[in-house]
Amino acid sequence: MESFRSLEKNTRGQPDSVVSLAKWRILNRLHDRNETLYYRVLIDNIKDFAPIIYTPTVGLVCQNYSGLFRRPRGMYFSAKDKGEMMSMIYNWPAEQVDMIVLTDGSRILGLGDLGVQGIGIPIGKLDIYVAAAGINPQRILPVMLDVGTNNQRLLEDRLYLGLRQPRLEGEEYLSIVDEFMEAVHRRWPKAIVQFEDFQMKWAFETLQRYRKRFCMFNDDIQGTAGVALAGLLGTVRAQGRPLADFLKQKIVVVGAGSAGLGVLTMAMQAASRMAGVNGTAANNQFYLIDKDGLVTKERKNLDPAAAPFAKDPAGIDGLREGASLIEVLKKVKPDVLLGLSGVGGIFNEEVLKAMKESTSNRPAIFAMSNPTKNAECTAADAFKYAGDNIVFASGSPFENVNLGNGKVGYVNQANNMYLFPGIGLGALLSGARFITDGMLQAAAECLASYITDEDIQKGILYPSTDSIRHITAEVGAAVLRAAVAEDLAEGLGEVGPKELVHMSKEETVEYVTSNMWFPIYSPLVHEK
Ligand SMILES: NC(=O)c1ccc[n+]([C@@H]2O[C@H](COP(=O)([O-])OP(=O)(O)OC[C@H]3O[C@@H](n4cnc5c(N)ncnc54)[C@H](O)[C@@H]3O)[C@@H](O)[C@H]2O)c1
Ligand SMILES: O=C(O)C[C@H](O)C(=O)O
Ligand SMILES: [Mg+2]
Repeated sequence: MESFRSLEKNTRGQPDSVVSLAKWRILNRLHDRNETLYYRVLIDNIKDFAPIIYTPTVGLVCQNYSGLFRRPRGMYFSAKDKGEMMSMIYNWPAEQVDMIVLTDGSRILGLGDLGVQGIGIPIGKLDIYVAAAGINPQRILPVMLDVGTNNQRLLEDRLYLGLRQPRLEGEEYLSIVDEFMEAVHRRWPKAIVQFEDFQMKWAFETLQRYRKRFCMFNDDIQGTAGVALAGLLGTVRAQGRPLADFLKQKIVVVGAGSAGLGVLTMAMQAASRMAGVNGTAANNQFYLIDKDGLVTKERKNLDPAAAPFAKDPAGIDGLREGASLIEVLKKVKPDVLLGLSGVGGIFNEEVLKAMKESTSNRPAIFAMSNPTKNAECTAADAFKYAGDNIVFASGSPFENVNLGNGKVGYVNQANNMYLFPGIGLGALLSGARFITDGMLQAAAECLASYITDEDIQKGILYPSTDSIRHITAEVGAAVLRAAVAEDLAEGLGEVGPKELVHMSKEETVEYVTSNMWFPIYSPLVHEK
């Protein structure tokens, strides 16, 4: 900690990227040298260190990974390993693996295709698993599926560590993922596999393909959706309205990718439950915008996942297919503007000023794209142009904003780190064979109800990351109880389905907490 603090002092005035990478190096070296100490330092300083080992610095690390590389961490399966993956999996030295985070590097944060350099993301996500969910670090496995890259700069970089070929497509691609999933399942049938940062087409396709066969989930689609839904419900409370008024919220989502569509799908499911009607009847409150503008039924090659949110142009006065963001805002005057576009700065002054004209007494702006440079706007601009009384959240952390006269504009970090550790831990302890919508809904509801009315009124939607272990225990317990309620829990180890069924809510939280690993040095000499 001393070297970390003196680095902060000695690098004052240097570019942010230089300082951030230097901080990452200090932590990475500690990670390599002394795992127990690394995780203890991480847990004790999670608020300061999450932005280094996770978003946003991890983005910079991935962009420079081949140059920063000193020693391997995790496992790489390349297209050339086809036919060998089972033996490779059996070669992994740890007896048991509980959590795997898997990527193919095709959409790393909002930074695009980074090929094998994307391994930084599974490593960072699993560090959060250890810190937040207390997964034993000897039982985690970061995985890179190297199927090539379409990033020309990397293909020409002499330091690039991955296969120098264009990405595999179609059946060739799927056969690699199939082989990996089957090998993992054979050796560790109870391991949870988290799919992370896959480009949209493969994110949806693999989720569909595996979710009923393996205990897996897609964090960008499903974890993000739960965190956003908790924030949307919190916004209704922050407006001083009853939760049922969620149905009256007009929500504009910018970005129709894996994350944006995941959010809308879950929000629509929640609205339908509240209204007691089927999904399509509730869609008139949602507006979806992508790089070609407002998505309507007239859209050519409309993606099936976007179809439920496509507007009928005849039904929305004057808003045509492809209408721009600003046109939509001026017409709709929405309660919420939520960005998952990956495009930095698109919530510009004009857009934010249009949000000031919202019909809501407390409009909400969610600039959820990562890392910081890709955020749709900064916190300072949001409060400056959209007004002091907005609710604001971003995917990467920003400092709270000083609004003058002792007033503070609160910045929430709407990041899936609030949910994925609890989803993984709850699913693991439940021993369920797959992860259902009910388990994910329980996770989102748990997070939504975590915050007190007093905090909500200040515009605080999510608890501080300082309490990430406690939040994760609660979320994990909610997921576990949902699995029990759906009769899917088979239990883990000595705690079987019968024991789980008889646990009260409090006992479940206690059970989950007692299963969390904590970094302490094991005695070298056993005392009798
Ligand atoms: N905060 C979080 O927890 C969280 C979680 C997941 C993803 N994200 C972020 O969300 C972003 C998108 O992720 P994804 O997986 O959905 O990506 P994606 O590539 O699947 O989708 C991006 C979408 O944005 C749209 N888009 C691009 N340019 C646009 C523009 N100028 N105007 C409007 N729309 C535009 C595209 O048409 C596409 O629909 C990334 O930056 C990622 O880091 C954040
Ligand atoms: O990695 C993050 O910080 C969140 C999310 O999974 C993303 O892809 O941006
Ligand atoms: Mg992600």
